[in-house]
Amino acid sequence: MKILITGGAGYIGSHVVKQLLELSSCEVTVLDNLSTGNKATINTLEKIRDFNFLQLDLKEFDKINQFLTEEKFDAIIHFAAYSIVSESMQNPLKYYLNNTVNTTNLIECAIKSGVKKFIFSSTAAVYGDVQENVNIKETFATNPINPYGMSKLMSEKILQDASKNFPDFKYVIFRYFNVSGADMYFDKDNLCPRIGENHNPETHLIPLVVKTALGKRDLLNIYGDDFKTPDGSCIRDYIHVEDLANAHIEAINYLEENKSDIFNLGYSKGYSVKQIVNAVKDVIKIDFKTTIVDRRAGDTAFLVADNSKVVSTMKWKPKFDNLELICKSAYEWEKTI
Ligand SMILES: NC(=O)c1ccc[n+]([C@@H]2O[C@H](COP(=O)([O-])OP(=O)(O)OC[C@H]3O[C@@H](n4cnc5c(N)ncnc54)[C@H](O)[C@@H]3O)[C@@H](O)[C@H]2O)c1
Ligand SMILES: O=c1ccn([C@@H]2O[C@H](COP(=O)(O)OP(=O)(O)O[C@H]3O[C@H](CO)[C@H](O)[C@H](O)[C@H]3O)[C@@H](O)[C@H]2O)c(=O)[nH]1
Repeated sequence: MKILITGGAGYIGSHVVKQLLELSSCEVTVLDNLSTGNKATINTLEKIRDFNFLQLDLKEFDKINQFLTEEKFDAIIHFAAYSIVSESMQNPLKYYLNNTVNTTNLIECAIKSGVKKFIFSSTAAVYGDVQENVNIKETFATNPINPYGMSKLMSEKILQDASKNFPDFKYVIFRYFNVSGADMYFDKDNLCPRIGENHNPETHLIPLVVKTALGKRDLLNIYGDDFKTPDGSCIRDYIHVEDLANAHIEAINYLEENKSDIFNLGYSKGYSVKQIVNAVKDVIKIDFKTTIVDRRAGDTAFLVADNSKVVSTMKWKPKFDNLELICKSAYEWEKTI
């Protein structure tokens, strides 16, 4: 099978590439413009086994069309996007152009070139503000409160419409909750992640907490402690990147026999920002400073998945549903960069 991974030099895409290289005999091609991804990640992955890497921007419509027509992929896993909520509030068109317009072109080229399976990275941000303390099901209303979430929801709709029109073109849409942790690679008994999260600037909570613990930052800002949650800080569902990546491998098999569908990817478990800070302190036994600052624009109080659909429908079994392991792997990775 020939698989194209867009955004495979990025955080999540690289973990899926790693698993495909290690667990399958698929011919893997990564397409990435390296805007937020890293060439060093590609170099690391090349040590596992050979694959093709093409540095290209999805906005190059003619080149994308020609490339897909020539290569005739069986499946596409589409990660390439911008994904910082606050940036999308300041520069919405940047998000609609990259996440929605470029995705629409990719879908069209995929269908024209005979791709049969398309796996799409969507987000819990499509749900918007939900009632607190209720785990979110895929059937809940979608009301994004930021352009990032809307850019992904629009892509979901476009993908669904395209597939209705071309029934041989099937999709899985995954709505990720908060992806975290790093490669669970062990050298003897030591956890030594080879790849992990490396954004510049970094905006995600867990890497920022471990950077602070390592003294790379002076203190950690907690964005608001006046939310309607037990300790006042926001609650999220943190899923280990290895488990999340593995669901994509399952999705390729799933689409052999099953129809297109949408699935949440989370653990159905929420932790507050303050609980994450304490978990990192407990795991790595280093104290550091935190300060409460104003809420961040676009943040919602509570985002926790109901993952019963993916668990009951796919052969997906999470292996790292453990906050300690998430924090430990993020910390071990952060020490290497
Ligand atoms: N990280 C999370 O917690 C999270 C949560 C929900 C959804 N997602 C989604 O998952 C996907 C991957 O997220 P990530 O955290 O790995 O992000 P990332 O920024 O690390 O990876 C995105 C990759 O896509 C590439 N890219 C972006 N625009 C491109 C373009 N026009 N052409 C070619 N390559 C392009 C970047 O260079 C990068 O390598 C994104 O679609 C994101 O919206 C992430
Ligand atoms: O320095 C920080 C960074 C984050 N936070 C808080 O930590 C929580 C998690 O924030 P992240 O930036 O790590 O993640 P988000 O929940 O904002 O967003 C992530 O998960 C979303 C879905 O839940 C989207 O998919 C999005 O793409 C992805 O970045 C939020 O309450 C945020 O306010 C802080 O308090 N301090």
